[in-house]
Amino acid sequence: MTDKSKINELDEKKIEQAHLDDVVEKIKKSEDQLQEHMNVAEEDLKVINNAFDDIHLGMDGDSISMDAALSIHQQQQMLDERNNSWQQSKQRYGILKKLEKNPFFARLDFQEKGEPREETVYIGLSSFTDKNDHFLVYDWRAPISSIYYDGKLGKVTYMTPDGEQEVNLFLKRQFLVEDGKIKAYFDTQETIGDQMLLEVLDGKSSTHMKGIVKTIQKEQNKIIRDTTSKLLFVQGAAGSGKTSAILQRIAYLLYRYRGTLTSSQVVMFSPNSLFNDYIKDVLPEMGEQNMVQMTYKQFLARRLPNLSVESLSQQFETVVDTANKNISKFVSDIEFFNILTNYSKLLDQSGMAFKNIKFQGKVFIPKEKIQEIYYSYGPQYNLGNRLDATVDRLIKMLHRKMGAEMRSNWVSERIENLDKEQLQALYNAADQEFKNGDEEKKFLARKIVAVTMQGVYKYIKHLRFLNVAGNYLNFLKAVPKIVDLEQRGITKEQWEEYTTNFVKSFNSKQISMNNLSPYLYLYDLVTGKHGELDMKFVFIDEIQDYTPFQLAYMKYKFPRARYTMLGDLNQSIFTKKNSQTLLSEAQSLFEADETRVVQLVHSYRSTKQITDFTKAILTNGQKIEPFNREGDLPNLFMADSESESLKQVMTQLKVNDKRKFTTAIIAKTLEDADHLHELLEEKGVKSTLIRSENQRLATGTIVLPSFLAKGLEFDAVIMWDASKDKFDEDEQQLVYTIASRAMHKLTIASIGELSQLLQRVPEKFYTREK
Ligand SMILES: Nc1ncnc2c1ncn2[C@@H]1O[C@H](COP(=O)(O)OP(=O)(O)OP(=O)(O)O)[C@@H](O)[C@H]1O
Repeated sequence: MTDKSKINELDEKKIEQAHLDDVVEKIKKSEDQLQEHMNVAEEDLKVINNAFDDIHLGMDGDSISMDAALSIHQQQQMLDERNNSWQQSKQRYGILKKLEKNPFFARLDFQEKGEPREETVYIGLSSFTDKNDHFLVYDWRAPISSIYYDGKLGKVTYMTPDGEQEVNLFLKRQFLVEDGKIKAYFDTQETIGDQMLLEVLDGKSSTHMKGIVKTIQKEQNKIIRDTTSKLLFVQGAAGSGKTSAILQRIAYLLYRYRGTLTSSQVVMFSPNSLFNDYIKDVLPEMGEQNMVQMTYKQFLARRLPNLSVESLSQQFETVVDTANKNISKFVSDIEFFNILTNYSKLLDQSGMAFKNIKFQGKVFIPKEKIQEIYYSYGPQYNLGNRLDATVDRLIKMLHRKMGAEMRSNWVSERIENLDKEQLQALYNAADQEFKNGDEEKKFLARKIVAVTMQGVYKYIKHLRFLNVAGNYLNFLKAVPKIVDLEQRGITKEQWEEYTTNFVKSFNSKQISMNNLSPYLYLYDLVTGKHGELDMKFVFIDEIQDYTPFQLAYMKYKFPRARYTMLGDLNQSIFTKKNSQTLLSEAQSLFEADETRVVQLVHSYRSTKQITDFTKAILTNGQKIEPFNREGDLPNLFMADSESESLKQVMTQLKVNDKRKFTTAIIAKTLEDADHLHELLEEKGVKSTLIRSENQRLATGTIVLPSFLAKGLEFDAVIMWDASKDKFDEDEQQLVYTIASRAMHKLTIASIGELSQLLQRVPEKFYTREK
């Protein structure tokens, strides 16, 4: 750089800083105004609340006058209005506080086609206008901001709600701002320059994920701003920013459809609750509310409070033999979904299973009678309204029964034995009057019968007389008659065993993941339950761990939503899929012209050395390109015994601590993690063991099992016990998932011979230490 250009740059920086200071000052003014506004609203709220109390005090006893009722209604409306306005101001205030520290991170100079003058815009976390509605900062999600992420210099286009717009872009500048001070700026030619990205990626990991607004990459921008696809399928290498991109996408959608889309109409399915906790700050930091977040299991299991569903660890540690594998494959395919859908149609004619309705321990309406009623409705009825009509009939029968019961002996006896207190409890009012004794007796009899029959009433209304498990079992038994199981590698006996196992676990109040979705799907079909029509966007992260059946079921549950599915086919640790089948199966649920597939191949999380290493683990993987960030070669510790290996791990922990790296030691199973944690404790080394997804990530060294490491990242990772035969040949993807969690340092610890899955990594990609 010549002296002259250096001086120019210094001047330029001063000018930009002066501009930034000016913007900050205006933001602060705006904050003051908002604060005043909030104070007034708070005062108003107090006044209205006091008035409320006065009205309540003015009411005599139970009665309430028309005037008072009206007044309460008006007060309530005012209260809601004020509250809303206060909430909005508070939210905006929060955003301004963030803008004040870092008002913008980019600048664009351009000329719109057909416009006489050049324009300069600044881009930040949120829009900010001055008194004259002049934009001082543009929201990163505004249409024009798109060219910051997308375009090169020169002629570029961007999408606006009215169509494509062309501009001539002269300057693209990025700022590194800290606490209101411009630390550096870069003028870039291409999309977001490497320099800025390098600065960001060199940073340390944390227990909570960070947003990436300043450095969104062109490919990621495509995902974020897609508004046309019904299915947006993103295949991305480990660390390519899939999760980051979807969180930005949610923020974008909430901005783009402000007023018609709320955060409760967006749901995200994530791999485990630990991960939910990890990402929970990203949206609020962008000034948006979090979407609905859950795991697929939570989504279903909440409907079966009395059954316990197989845990992640059980699911992960189940040994799968060939028979199990074939059955698992069969029951998780779309074909099985279709078989079940067709089977439900047969139930329209016959075969629906019911349970007896009992009263005081005796059968009151037998299941055969219910079945007769159910099938007495003609073919114009479908399963759902057939059931509704049956409920109506059963309730009528219940009413008739009530009439009969009122005259029965046990009721008369109960009335005679009522003491004063019990009587009072049954009357509507303390001084209730009756024409004569007969009327009083009738009244009491009705009350007593109603109370005792309450349970039966609920039983009917809540459809408990439907034998859901019986119906599902009948279905399982019918399967061999519907399809040729032999052709699918399943013998008659194996299927029978699968069926009996369902019954066995059901009787001990358990259900496997394989049975859970079909079980609930059948329930939905039989009860005619529609999906959640109001849900507009569904995001599914780590899609490779879902079965096609589960995807088809989700589509049924959220029929009107647009779907974004993200995953890495290299990381299928539960389904162990190794091909594109899932993608094609997911696509088969949507029209081809509504589907878009995006590939993210650059891995941003790890250094080039770590990515080269992890890439070599996969023999037949998806494309991965390392980002050019340099670091140490991964190191491999070979030990002859567990105690030696432990010592090596402790040495590495010391080195990592010195470099201020947070280390995660990842073991294959929960048992391994538990054991290692104990060993460390015995040696006086502090670490936190994460055993369940319901825990939170802690700072400092953590020890966790591989199936909980999904989606997370750490400065340093030590892979514990990567010894021979620890991992099977089909667990390549698991080993890859573990190793690819490391950002800056990867260490492999092996006892005895090294895992055959790692032996294939060329020696130039790591250093070996005894
Ligand atoms: N455009 C970007 N700018 C800055 N950082 C980025 C960008 N994209 C990704 N990153 C960083 O890369 C890391 C990995 O991102 P993320 O977790 O979103 O990837 P992923 O594809 O979901 O990974 P995995 O499938 O392995 O869980 C994160 O630290 C994220 O902040």
